[in-house]
Amino acid sequence: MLQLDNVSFSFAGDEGSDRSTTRTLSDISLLLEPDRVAAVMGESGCGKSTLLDLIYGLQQADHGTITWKGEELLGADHHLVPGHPMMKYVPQEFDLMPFTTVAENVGEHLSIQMKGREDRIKQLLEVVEMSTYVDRKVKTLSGGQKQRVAIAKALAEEPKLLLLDEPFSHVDNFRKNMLRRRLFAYVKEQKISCLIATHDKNDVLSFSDETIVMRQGAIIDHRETKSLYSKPKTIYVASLFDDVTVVPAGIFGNQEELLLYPHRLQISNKGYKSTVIQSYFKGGFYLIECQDKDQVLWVNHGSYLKPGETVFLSIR
Ligand SMILES: Nc1ncnc2c1ncn2[C@@H]1O[C@H](COP(=O)(O)OP(=O)(O)OP(=O)(O)O)[C@@H](O)[C@H]1O
Repeated sequence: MLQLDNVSFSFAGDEGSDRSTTRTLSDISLLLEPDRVAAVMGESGCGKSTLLDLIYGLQQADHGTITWKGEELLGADHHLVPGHPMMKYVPQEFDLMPFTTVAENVGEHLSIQMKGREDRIKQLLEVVEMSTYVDRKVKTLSGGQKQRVAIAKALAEEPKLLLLDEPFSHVDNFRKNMLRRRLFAYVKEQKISCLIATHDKNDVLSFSDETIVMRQGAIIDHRETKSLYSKPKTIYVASLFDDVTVVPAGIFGNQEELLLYPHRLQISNKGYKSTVIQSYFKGGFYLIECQDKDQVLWVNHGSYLKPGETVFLSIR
């Protein structure tokens, strides 16, 4: 179990010695139960990577404690080499040895005498779909391929806690879905706890048991993913997943303000009258932007609608 208690952190000011007055992370407390996958979401600059850096020991907290199964994980002031044997981190700028092969990178920390070493490397390269590149020098790989090697390398030593920072940001869409399915299946099978900083709702909705939302260095919500997605408390949280219509009380006979994703509204023969502003092709449907005075509404619809057209909206 990973536990953070009242952790705060500020980067040192430009002058060097004094800590800046603005906190990068303030009063972070969280609990991650064993074998759980938790996503950390939030706008750019809210502190997601810094949080992972702190947990891994790349930075030193100003206040608070970080523990794993009750044992304190000490920060950067206490060791030269960050990390802990049970924990692996794949940061955004992953660290590989460019002039050695994919297999050598994945097996870098595995003992040469280890029984089944080759099989282990092979198995991990299958998880990240890099088996055919086993003997390729890392410097000849694309960014997405390197990212997959970095993930395999992190898994090699059987971590109990895996920290991933935007793990699929360099991977093309074609592979991303398969890679996500394989990686999270492996993580669950091996009972690895996982904390993943991401902007991508696809990492969150299908694969994260729980979601932590950060804003300006603080955690503003932390719940089971399904609950957080379907009952967002603020427009900030809802907007991390999709376009969102803020529906004031009364518009659809609702007693209080509602936050609705586009799939919750429909175009019908009667309802709230508004005008089409724009239709955006989304593949299997169109996202229609509608407006009535100051009220903007987002609705999914099966076909293109012309700007200026009058439509009536109701809740599905
Ligand atoms: N080395 C540093 N020195 C000073 N400030 C930093 C440093 N690294 C990050 N910051 C600042 O700390 C804040 C948090 O940065 P962080 O990288 O943790 O955000 P993030 O949520 O991971 O962003 P993104 O989603 O864009 O990766 C930002 O305001 C950033 O500018």
